This record gives sequence, C-alpha cells and structure tokens, in this order.
Amino acid sequence: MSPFIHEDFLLQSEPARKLYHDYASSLPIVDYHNHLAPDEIHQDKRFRNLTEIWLRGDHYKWRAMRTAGVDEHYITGEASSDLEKFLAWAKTVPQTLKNPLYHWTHLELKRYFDIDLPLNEQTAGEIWEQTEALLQKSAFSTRSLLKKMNVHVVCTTDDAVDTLEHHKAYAAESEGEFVMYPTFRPDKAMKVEEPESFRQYIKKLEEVSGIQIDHYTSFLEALRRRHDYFDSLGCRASDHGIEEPFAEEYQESELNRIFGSVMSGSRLSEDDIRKFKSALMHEFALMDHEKGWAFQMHIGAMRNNNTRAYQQVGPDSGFDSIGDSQIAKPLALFLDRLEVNRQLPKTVIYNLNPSDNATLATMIGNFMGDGIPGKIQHGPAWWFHDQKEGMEDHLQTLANMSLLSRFVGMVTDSRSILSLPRHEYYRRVLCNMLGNDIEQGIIPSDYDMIGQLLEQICYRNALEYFSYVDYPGQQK
Ligand SMILES: O=C[C@H](O)[C@@H](O)[C@@H](O)[C@H](O)C(=O)O
Repeated sequence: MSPFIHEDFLLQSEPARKLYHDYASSLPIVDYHNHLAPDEIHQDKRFRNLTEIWLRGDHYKWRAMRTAGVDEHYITGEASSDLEKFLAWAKTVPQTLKNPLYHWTHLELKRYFDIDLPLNEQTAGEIWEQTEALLQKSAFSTRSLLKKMNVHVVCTTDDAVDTLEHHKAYAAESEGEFVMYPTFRPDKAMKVEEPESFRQYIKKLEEVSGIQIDHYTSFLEALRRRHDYFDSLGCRASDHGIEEPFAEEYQESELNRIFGSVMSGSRLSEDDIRKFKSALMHEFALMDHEKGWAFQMHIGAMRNNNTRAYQQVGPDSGFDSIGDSQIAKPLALFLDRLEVNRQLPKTVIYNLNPSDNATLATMIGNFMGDGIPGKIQHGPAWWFHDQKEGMEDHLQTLANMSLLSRFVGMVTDSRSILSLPRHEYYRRVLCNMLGNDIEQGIIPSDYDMIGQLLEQICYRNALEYFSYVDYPGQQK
C-alpha cells in the first residue's frame, strides 16, 4: 500500500501536479496571522514529546477528542501524563477521518518526522518513541522547525498591553533568519460588557503606556501609545475578533459618560456597549490608516458558549461556534464612514459564517483602491473553514466576484509550531483547483502566467501588501 501522504497528495490532474511541483512547492512562507508563542520562538524552545509540541495549545484537537468521548482528564486535565494524553489523541485520530485534523496530523508526521504510519492506538507507541528521540535533536528546536518550512515572515497575535519583549529580543539577535512581527490585538480594550476585567485591563494599560487613564480621551491616548510602540517593533497590522461589525452612531460626550460608568463598575446597556465598540473600532482603523497598517477583522465567532467549561478550562479551549450572519449593512457602513473622509486603511475581513462569502467577495470591491492592489481583502478560509472545501469555496467565490490574483493568501492561524505544513496543504488545494480548470479548458494552459499567479498568491502579494521589511532574500 502506498503511503497516504505521497508526493501528489490532493493533486488530481497532471496540470495540478505540474503547477504544484514546478511553481508552488518551493515558495517561501509568509504567515501573516497565527497564534504562535513569541517566547518559544525567541528562546528557540525544544519540546520533550509530541504532547508538548502538538497537543498542549491546540483546542481543535481537544474538541475532536471530546466529541469522540475522551474524558476531559486526558484532554486538559493536569493529573494525566503527556503519554496518556497522546494515547487518547492517537485513539481519536482514526475517528477524525474527513475532518482536516486527519490530513493535518499525517502531513505533519510526514513532513517533520518522515513518518508514514497512520496514527492510531496500535501505532501510537512506536510513533511516540520515534518522535521523542527526534525532538531531542537541535534540528527540532522551534526556530529550526520554522526554517525547515522555509518561513520568511511570521506574525504573532499580541494583546495591546503586551511588552513584546520577545519580539524585541528576537529582532536584536536573529541574523538573516525569518522575521517575527507582532500584531496589535486590542480586543480586551473593547470588552466593556465585563466591567471588572475591563477595569483590571485599564490598570495594565496605564502601567505599560505610562498614561494616567481617567477618561475616554486619556484611554484612547494610552492605546495610541501602544500602537506606536507596536509600530516601532515592525508591526504592520492590527487584528480584531468581533462577533459582528459595530457601526452605531455616537457622540463624543456619550463615550466619556460610558467610560465613566464602566469604570465605576456599572453594567452598561446593550446600546451603550455597541456605541463604545463602534467608536473604538473606528479609532483603531484611523490609527492603522495613519501608519499604513492593515486592519484585520475576524468576524462571526460566538466564543465561550459553555459556562461550565469556561470556568474549568478558560477561553480558546474549543467551546466556540459560528454565529448568525447579519454583517452586510453594518460592515458597509463602518467602511464607508472611513472612506468618506479618505481614512480607510488597508483592510482584511475574515468571515466565520460561510453564507457571508459572496457578501464579502463583492463588498471588497466597493472602495477606492488608492493605488494599493487588493486594498480591501476577503481574508482566507478560517477556523471551521480551514479545510479543503472551505478553501475551495472561498477561492471560487473570490475568483468569480473579485480578483483572485490580488489575494494575499493563506495563514496557518496556528496554535502549534508543527502547523506550518498548512501552507503546503493550501497550495495543493489551490493548484488542484487551477489544474482541474486547465484540464477542462476553463483557463489556458499558460504555465508561466499561472505560475506567476501562484507566486503572487502564495508569497509576493502578502509581502507587498503588509510592506514587511528585512525578510530573508529581500532586495534592498
Ligand atoms: O481559537 C480560534 C482559532 O484558532 C482562530 O481561528 C481564532 O482565534 C482566530 O484566528 C482569531 O484570531 O480570532
């Protein structure tokens, strides 16, 4: 039996195979959105075993394990050993068939450890031992793993109050390796619906910005300081996780009143919460516009839906789902208010509800380009859509209703350092789609033209769009 992950995995036609092997496979990686840990990258962390490197932060796997009936003790429980957790995952893997986890698991075992065995209860012991031995080697340190995957740029996701000490230290030390930039993520500054944690956040913000925050204006000033600080460390984008786009009307005086109320511990009305969020989103977009950053919005996740689980294991642990979709009008209004004053930044919009694909693919064409190719982007298939059909849907809609050639490409959205082969996965899906089109005569068999398109989507567009500097191989 030939191995499941073979060189033509997912490539169903001759043109697809040619496109992938001759044009896409060797392109470097620009991973402009992920959740990798900057300290692990800076400190070049080594991992003891597969549980540590693969399972610890990856709530996609946890969710599958729960669905397969694994007891929480073996998922996030502190009393179970790494080996027990791994065995629980190994038993789960065969049950993930047709979920992207099945593909990712075997692709990652193959690319990093050259393992062809399918992971299951029987093979678990052998795979555990083989990988444990390899993980001790220097070739398996965090930075080595990123270099092995030909990564040029990696952008982490960082809270607005983060010290970014690891970004700073990494930038000072690394020589000609990949670059690591932070992303400004001020979600907690918007969370006025939880007055207690909001007030604690304001304390931290005061400390790191050196600004005493006693009203809305000084609050904004402190955020602006942080934005400047992120900029000084190469940040080229902000990112906002929002359930829906906020575009309410508000008055400046109302914002001071709302800020005062939340700081005095009061619960806000739904109306006030929405006004506050609308104002902040607008301000963040203005800051990004001033600095030429890109403004990213991850829209549509309903997070932390399980109170019992939230109390036990906290946020980002696999209890989130897709929210209802009512985004077209508020999103158009939000963007238009910025456009009208010529203050619309480059914007990347990611939707979690698949019924919004066509809405976004058409909406991104509503705005002036200002000479920036693909200024408004429909972000790549994300989270629950980070799978073959999800990517194909996104790419087909984008190609039909906008310009595929201007797309800034895929991200790993990673929660484990072993997730980088998701770029390979994506490239295979993309080449397969274009290859099938060639075979059916839907697009010409002009490999140079299509090869160039692949280089743009998989690498160059993102570099140019975000204006990264100092990445390996950059022409100065
Ligand atoms: O945890 C959830 C998922 O990994 C991820 O898709 C989101 O966290 C998203 O990247 C975001 O930044 O909002």
